[in-house]
Amino acid sequence: MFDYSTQQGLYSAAQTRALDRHAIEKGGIAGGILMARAAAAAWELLLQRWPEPRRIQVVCGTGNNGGDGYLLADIAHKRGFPVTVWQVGDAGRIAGDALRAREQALANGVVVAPFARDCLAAEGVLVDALLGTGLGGEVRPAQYEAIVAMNAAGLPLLALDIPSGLCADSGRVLGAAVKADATATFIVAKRGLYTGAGPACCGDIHLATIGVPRASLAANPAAVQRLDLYSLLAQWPARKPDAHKGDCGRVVVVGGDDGMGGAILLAAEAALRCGAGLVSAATRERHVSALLARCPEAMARGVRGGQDLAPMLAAVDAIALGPGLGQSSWSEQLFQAACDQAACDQAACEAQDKTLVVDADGLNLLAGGAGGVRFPRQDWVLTPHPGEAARLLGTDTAAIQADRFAAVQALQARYGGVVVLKGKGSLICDGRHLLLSDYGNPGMASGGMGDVLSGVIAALLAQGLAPLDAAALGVCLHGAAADSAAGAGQRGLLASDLLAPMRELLG
Ligand SMILES: NC(=O)C1=CN([C@@H]2O[C@H](COP(=O)(O)OP(=O)(O)OC[C@H]3O[C@@H](n4cnc5c(N)ncnc54)[C@H](O)[C@@H]3O)[C@@H](O)[C@H]2O)[C@@H](O)CC1
Ligand SMILES: [K+]
Repeated sequence: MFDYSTQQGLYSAAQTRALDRHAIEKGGIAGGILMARAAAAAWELLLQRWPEPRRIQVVCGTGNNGGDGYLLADIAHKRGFPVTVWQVGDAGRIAGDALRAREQALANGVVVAPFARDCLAAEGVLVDALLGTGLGGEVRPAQYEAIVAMNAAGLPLLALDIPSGLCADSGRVLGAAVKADATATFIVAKRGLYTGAGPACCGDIHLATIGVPRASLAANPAAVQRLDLYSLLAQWPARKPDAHKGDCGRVVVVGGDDGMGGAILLAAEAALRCGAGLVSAATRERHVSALLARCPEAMARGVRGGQDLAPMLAAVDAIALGPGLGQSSWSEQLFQAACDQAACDQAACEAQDKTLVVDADGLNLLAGGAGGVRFPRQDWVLTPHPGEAARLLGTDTAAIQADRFAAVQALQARYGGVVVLKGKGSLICDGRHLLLSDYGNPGMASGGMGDVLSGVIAALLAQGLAPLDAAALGVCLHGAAADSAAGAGQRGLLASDLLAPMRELLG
């Protein structure tokens, strides 16, 4: 198993509060000092990003996020920049460090005025210090209005800690959220910044740890790890010099019903390009010659049903089940044969050397109860996109996207094994680990991407990686290859464009 403890931790709002408390009570750093450091770090980022702002407008709320904003305004004012603070909500409710920050800014001559409709001037840089990790529930009308006004202003926008209106825990928009160009986040990275609507709201994310003691971090370990492809690759030993193809694993890809021959070809080619020793494709007879013409390294067989498939699965390490599988009776037979074969070979299952990767129509068949396949089971990796995840949980896509962390955990609890919830900020869960990959880009919104991912994960399993590691590395590799391929443009990116960069990344 890879060691995930070295990956960047992502935190919930409650964990962040616990960390703050620890740093203040045990670390002896006053809350006001943390606030001053947060403001200084954000100011530095603002100047790096927009070196000559003609004006700075800071929209402040009544909590400590607003306090950060007041101190940033104070720094900007001292440096001689024209600054206005627009106060949203009743200033009489401001207390503690935030109140001291406001009083300091006022005492130093910062202009502070109540936020009003159309108050924002159309110049300079806007700073969002309205709501941070203290946001609870859907934003109230006054804050909603301020968020809409900030987004409509058309100005460069820097969010402090988290774009206002974004849920720090889930990455869900709570009614309305600021769409920032950059976000300066403090102390630790919050998990909601990296999945769901988070990435679209944050712009570039900059973490300022503001000197929180290591002991505070150690006392509050993160429950989510953000994956770094290169550190995972560094943990995967190189091939031994005398390796032969039998050492590199056997993959069977199963699918390609009528009209979907390309899906099974992509899965087979991806498995080969990611290092599987031998790859067979079990598909409709009529797809065999096209598949072999494009990819002679694969062994393609026409299968009429489950009885033809079972012998192909006897001596394999990983089965990718679902690319273009369809939902016909042929599809159901193949689905059941693959699930039965993987499960009946108990010794192989226990040794974790025969694992199913279930995707696409494999997931739809599973959701529909095809073949009476029983679960939970540990010998599979399920790779749903949000729509498939909704079918598997009997809910709708909006409910999945509202809390992707909860969704992936619910899927894993119900179906077992390793679950990959695809989409921006892909999540990977085996019941013990919760991992996030934020590689990838909107160019990946095109047919065949999922088929490639199935082949990639199957290839990594076949080469001996544990299911969680194969899923984690596979998802990162797939997204990073798409980022590399999108250098030529996101629109028109093809799934097959990922094959060459994946191979380069694997080295
Ligand atoms: N020592 C600390 O605790 C530090 C806190 N920091 C900042 O403090 C923030 C957290 O501060 P707080 O806990 O005071 O919380 P926030 O300032 O994020 O939010 C609390 C405010 O939001 C309002 N609010 C809550 N839910 C709302 C809703 N649904 N609609 C409208 N308004 C709502 C509350 O009435 C309150 O005024 C962090 O995000 C960070 O920016 C930083 O200064 C670093 C140090
Ligand atoms: K904010």
